[in-house]
Amino acid sequence: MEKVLSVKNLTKKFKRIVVNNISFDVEKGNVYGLLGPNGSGKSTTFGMLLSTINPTSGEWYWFGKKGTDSDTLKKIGAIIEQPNFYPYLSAETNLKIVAEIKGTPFHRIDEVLQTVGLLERKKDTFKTYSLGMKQRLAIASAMLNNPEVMILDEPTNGLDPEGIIQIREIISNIAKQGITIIIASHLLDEIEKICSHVIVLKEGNSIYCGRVDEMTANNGYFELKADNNTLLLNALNSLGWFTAVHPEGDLLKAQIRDDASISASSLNQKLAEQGIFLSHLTKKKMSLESQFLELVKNTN
Ligand SMILES: Nc1ncnc2c1ncn2[C@@H]1O[C@H](COP(=O)(O)OP(=O)(O)OP(=O)(O)O)[C@@H](O)[C@H]1O
Repeated sequence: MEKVLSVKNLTKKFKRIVVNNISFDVEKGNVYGLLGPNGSGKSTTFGMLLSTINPTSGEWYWFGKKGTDSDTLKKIGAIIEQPNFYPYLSAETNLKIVAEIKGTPFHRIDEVLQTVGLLERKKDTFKTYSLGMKQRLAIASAMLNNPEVMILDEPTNGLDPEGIIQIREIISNIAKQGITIIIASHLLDEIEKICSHVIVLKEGNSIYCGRVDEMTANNGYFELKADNNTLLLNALNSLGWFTAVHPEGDLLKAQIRDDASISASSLNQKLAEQGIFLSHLTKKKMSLESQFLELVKNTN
């Protein structure tokens, strides 16, 4: 796989260290999530990779070339701040201004407006746009010069559910064109829905870096209920298939061991053989959110 970005031991210290020795690689054509709570260092990391913030130490390579020079910046479409366009000019005219600055031919304007679903509204002034439309116009603007990589800092911040879904669909369509995307977000659910890979930051430290599906590839857990939950609890513990069994409301939750592969029907049969008949049985997987909370907890 071709590497688009390689980050090695990147550190930033303001008064205190806010990005601490993080390393990760970004491979072409994937969608990466930089996931972390507010203040975990996501924007600072982007700032360093885009050369707007000086690193304290460490290095990075875009397309195999050290640092971020002006040629490299031409290959990156970034949205770091709130969209900023001329309010009384149309979307089309605003993009013409950007195209002039970037030296991009005007025929790209309709193409990028089509990608973000704003072609029909291109004659409308920016000030009449909803927040979601403004954000979509910013994405269009960042796409004007055919970037190989897009960097998006919290692209759905402040949007309503419909706006969030639209941005998600646009991001996934852009990714299908082979453009590598790196998104910063504190929304775990968003990362799970959009990204193939995730880098989890906590207080400036990278605590997980890898595929989202590998992060979620735990064996999951069962929720169960019987007339006598005490008997059920003892039976589950004696099976040795679970790392933990504990009550949650009137249900029991049994966390399946990593090396065990148990179907709901085989568990049901095993318990029935012991005279325990279930009134409730479901097999579930932990969401990325629970995994993330586990990771954050484990590093304390
Ligand atoms: N110029 C600066 N001077 C001093 N401290 C800063 C500066 N910029 C950022 N910080 C601090 O660095 C830490 C990381 O901030 P950063 O904006 O990178 O986090 P973030 O993960 O992007 O959070 P958010 O989602 O809230 O933007 C924060 O504690 C922030 O206050």
